[in-house]
Amino acid sequence: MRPQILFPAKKCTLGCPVLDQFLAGGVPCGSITELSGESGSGKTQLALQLLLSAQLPLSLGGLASSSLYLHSEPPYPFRRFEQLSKAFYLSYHQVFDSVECVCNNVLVQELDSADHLFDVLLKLDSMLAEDSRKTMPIRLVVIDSIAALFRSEFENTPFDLRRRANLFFKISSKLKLIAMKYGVAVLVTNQVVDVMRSSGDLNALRIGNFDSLFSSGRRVCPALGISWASCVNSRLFLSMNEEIVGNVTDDGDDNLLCRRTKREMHVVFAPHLPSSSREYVINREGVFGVRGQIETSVSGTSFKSDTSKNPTFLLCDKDYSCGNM
Ligand SMILES: Nc1ncnc2c1ncn2[C@@H]1O[C@H](COP(=O)(O)OP(=O)(O)OP(=O)(O)O)[C@@H](O)[C@H]1O
Repeated sequence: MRPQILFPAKKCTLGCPVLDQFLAGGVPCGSITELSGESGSGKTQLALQLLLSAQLPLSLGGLASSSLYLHSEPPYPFRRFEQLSKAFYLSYHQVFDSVECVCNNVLVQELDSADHLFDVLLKLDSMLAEDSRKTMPIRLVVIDSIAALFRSEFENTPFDLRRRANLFFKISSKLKLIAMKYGVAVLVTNQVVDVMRSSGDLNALRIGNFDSLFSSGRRVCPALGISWASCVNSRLFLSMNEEIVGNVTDDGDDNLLCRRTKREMHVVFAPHLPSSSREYVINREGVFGVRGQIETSVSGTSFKSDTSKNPTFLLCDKDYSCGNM
């Protein structure tokens, strides 16, 4: 039997070289990537940016494709999408005819329930079979957010938890099948829940690279528990933590301390990525990684690499100075 040669999966750029380098090229095709974080951490903003970036030609790190945005929390963030589309078009006006063309390549579908999502995926499967002949087939699917679909529909009883887990597996199997069959990148956003201190809290179980995840000073973990965690191939976590960056005055008054929100993306688990973290900022043009050191941890030992020394990052001429958003 011939040895099977495995090629690295094609990736979709996030529209920022710093974040792309952090994710070894972007969001991989053929698998499910989860982006979890508390409200306001930038999940939707990053998802919208990815929907636009997928349209870029392969030579610019895109998938030369249309993308599908399935959103479960109305209203659709139309104004933000419009703002990002304009900024995207300005950056790539030599590639696209107009900002309308850019917007038209993003298909949007609202979801009512988890069952509705499954129905949409069934239709998507047959649609993609025909789609492959088109010039801009769908190669990116974003679900924003998965937790919202399961939040109200299920009680905390053993029967409902089993029913919920079955639905997770049904949905994730279909998503993986679509991802592998058509080379689609799937990004699913997820919310976080607080981890209670009681010893019986299953949410406190360690999954992936970190003993604990913290955001806004709280210990949190991605929603939907261990059964959903086993349905995704990669998990990224977005944290927001306040840090003191200096004193406005020297009189020691705590209220006069200068603070900022430090946002970081962490690799919780991913078959192709080491445990690492990267700071990012959000502005009206999108989400951008901050140049500087990437902290990578291998078998408990931390290594630091300086991205500012990499010539690739000179392409990134946006202002990455940090500040309060
Ligand atoms: N134009 C902008 N300029 C600066 N910051 C912005 C801009 N648009 C959004 N943000 C920042 O992004 C954050 C909102 O991000 P986003 O809605 O993507 O978060 P989310 O994680 O999806 O939240 P939720 O779970 O509530 O949907 C805001 O807190 C704001 O700080």
